[in-house]
Amino acid sequence: MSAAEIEEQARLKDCQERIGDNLHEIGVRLDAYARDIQANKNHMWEARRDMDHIDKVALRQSIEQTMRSAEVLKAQRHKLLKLRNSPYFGRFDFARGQDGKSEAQPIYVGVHDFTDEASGETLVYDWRAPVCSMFYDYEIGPARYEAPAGEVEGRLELKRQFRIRGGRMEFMLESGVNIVDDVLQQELSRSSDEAMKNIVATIQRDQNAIIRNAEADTLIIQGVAGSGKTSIALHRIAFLLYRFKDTLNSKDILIISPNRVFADYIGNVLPELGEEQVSEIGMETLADELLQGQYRFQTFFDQTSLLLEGRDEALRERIAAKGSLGFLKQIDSYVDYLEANSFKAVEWRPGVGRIVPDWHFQETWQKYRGLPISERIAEVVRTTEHKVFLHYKHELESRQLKALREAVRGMVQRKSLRAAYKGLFEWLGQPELFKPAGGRLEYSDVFPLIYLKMRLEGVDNSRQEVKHLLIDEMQDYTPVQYAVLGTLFPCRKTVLGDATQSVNPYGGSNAEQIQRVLRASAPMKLTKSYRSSWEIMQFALGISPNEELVPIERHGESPRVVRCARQSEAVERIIAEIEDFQASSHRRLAVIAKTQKYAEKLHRLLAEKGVETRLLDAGSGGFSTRIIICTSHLAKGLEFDRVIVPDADAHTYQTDMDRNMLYVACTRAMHRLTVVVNGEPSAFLPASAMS
Ligand SMILES: Nc1ncnc2c1ncn2[C@@H]1O[C@H](COP(=O)(O)OP(=O)(O)OP(=O)(O)O)[C@@H](O)[C@H]1O
Repeated sequence: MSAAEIEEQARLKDCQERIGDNLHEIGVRLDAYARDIQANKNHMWEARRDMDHIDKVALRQSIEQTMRSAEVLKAQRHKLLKLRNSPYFGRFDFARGQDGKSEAQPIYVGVHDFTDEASGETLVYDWRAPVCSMFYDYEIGPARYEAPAGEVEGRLELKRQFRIRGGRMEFMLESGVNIVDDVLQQELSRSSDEAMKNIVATIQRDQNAIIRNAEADTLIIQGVAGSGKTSIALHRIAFLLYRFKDTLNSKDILIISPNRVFADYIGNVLPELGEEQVSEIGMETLADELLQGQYRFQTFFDQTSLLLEGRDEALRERIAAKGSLGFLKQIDSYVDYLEANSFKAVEWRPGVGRIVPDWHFQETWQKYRGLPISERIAEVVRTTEHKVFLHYKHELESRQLKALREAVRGMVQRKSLRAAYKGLFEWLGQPELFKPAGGRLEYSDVFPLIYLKMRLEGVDNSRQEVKHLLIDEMQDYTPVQYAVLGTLFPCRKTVLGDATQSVNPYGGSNAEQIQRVLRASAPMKLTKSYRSSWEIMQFALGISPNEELVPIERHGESPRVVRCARQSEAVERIIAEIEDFQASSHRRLAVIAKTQKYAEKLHRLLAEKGVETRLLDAGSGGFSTRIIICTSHLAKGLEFDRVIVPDADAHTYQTDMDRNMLYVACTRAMHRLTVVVNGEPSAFLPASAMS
């Protein structure tokens, strides 16, 4: 063991002993609280007849106060128990001052901070503390960080990394030049987990800049597949909760997530980082809330399935027309048109010699623009009643009020929301763009309808309290959806995605469009891809080239393209691959098909051969099985040790949207990718892999 290792082992032991002492102290205090609570309860029971109401309330409050204090201590104990297993993962020694001549102070970085109660000494710093940004940003040499009181300059004298698990130091690395590379390589070589993990020990410099950006009102992260966008966005939430702890808590944050499988997958990261889980909601649920359950509509999953399973040109055109930035402007112009024609004011006479002029009605109507019609009418009636009283000193009788209400209603020219929405397409001269089927709206109509409702009537928004909104898979939402989200959530936002993984290519948004609608600053880019091995990423780049993407240099097996002449042969090859997986140390395998129909068929065919797999569909809410079958759409955002693409033939993968799906499927694989082709291979498969 080197001198440095001996020193660090001793430091670890000391730290753990002090954590142990603090845990003991907490235990003693918790016992005292428990005795206190029990004694007060006993007293309350025994003296219940002699106590008056005020005494009882005071005693109850005292018990509640003690219980709250005990809860705080329990949370601290939970934190310390975690820390005892793994107190920190890094150390750097920082000498303040430009000359770097002051004595360097060691800073140990962990998931939580730990200050020893007895000595008051901070033995571990929370990774989110301002000083710890240097751990991610610098190697040995000049360094600086932004402290609350201003910038601090100095020098990093030493930097070490540790892996401490179950209280034992598994390794220690002296990092000289290479920023956390060895540890990162090890992390990325691991087997996939059921849930997304925290990456605090190996956050990279460009990622750190995004996580710690506290200034941006709306931050757009545009990152290639596997670049850590989702991880980084969640770490950013943890950072903001720490940085703004007095004004922001977990209940103030909302995640718009693409589906429940994904929500379940990411659900662990914040609790791992010591924060409470935050709420999430899907776009369909939000739409249903905003439309108060009054409309039936197709889901996004249905829309994607229709696009992938059929070749309905008219459907694509309808989606494309409603997915453009121009459409948002068209709705705005239509609202102006409706407004201009929504009210035909006429004068009204509340008795002989009294006149309320038409312009009063016109002005008042304009003033209450944006309210639901019934409220707007009520406001005009109320204002008119007041005006009559002021002008003529005349209080309207209930008979007159009724007549006034009728008169105002008669002036309103407005149609129902449904009729107004249908009228939009007639006004545009394109009635064919509105095509509800069986009383169900198409998905592409849902948010334009909501936007129209917002503009004409306003919507009930029970989510005004949200202080930070996180939107993942940003490329799949239309400009109209962003306009709705922007109005509903006038708070800070983190928006992230990747254009090459769109499942809504006819109606999605790129970063520039989102930037315009949400008035955000330029997107921050992540171009390094961490998930897949270098070989898998080269294969994926052959499907969808991207000059910006830099694959991590982690090598593994080359992806295999298995060519078959018949369906039965393809099934046999898939079974062989599944058996190979079962005999391996890998934990999770996904068979990722293009369409739900084919995923279902394959699931059946495998079951007939006695191979158990779990089929995911739009209603799935997570999974813990080792082998799953799903579509690319559902696999988005997830990762697996091994992926089998079972249907990579020319007939299945033809369009640009198909290309995106194939790219998404392949980039889910961390270590091994097998592509099965039955018949003619898809032209998207890289030529080099076909030889
Ligand atoms: N700095 C890092 N240290 C360790 N692992 C990392 C780092 N950055 C990313 N990863 C890993 O890379 C994988 C991909 O991360 P994540 O899912 O957040 O990426 P993404 O950009 O959202 O991917 P996609 O868009 O393809 O779904 C995860 O396993 C994540 O833990």
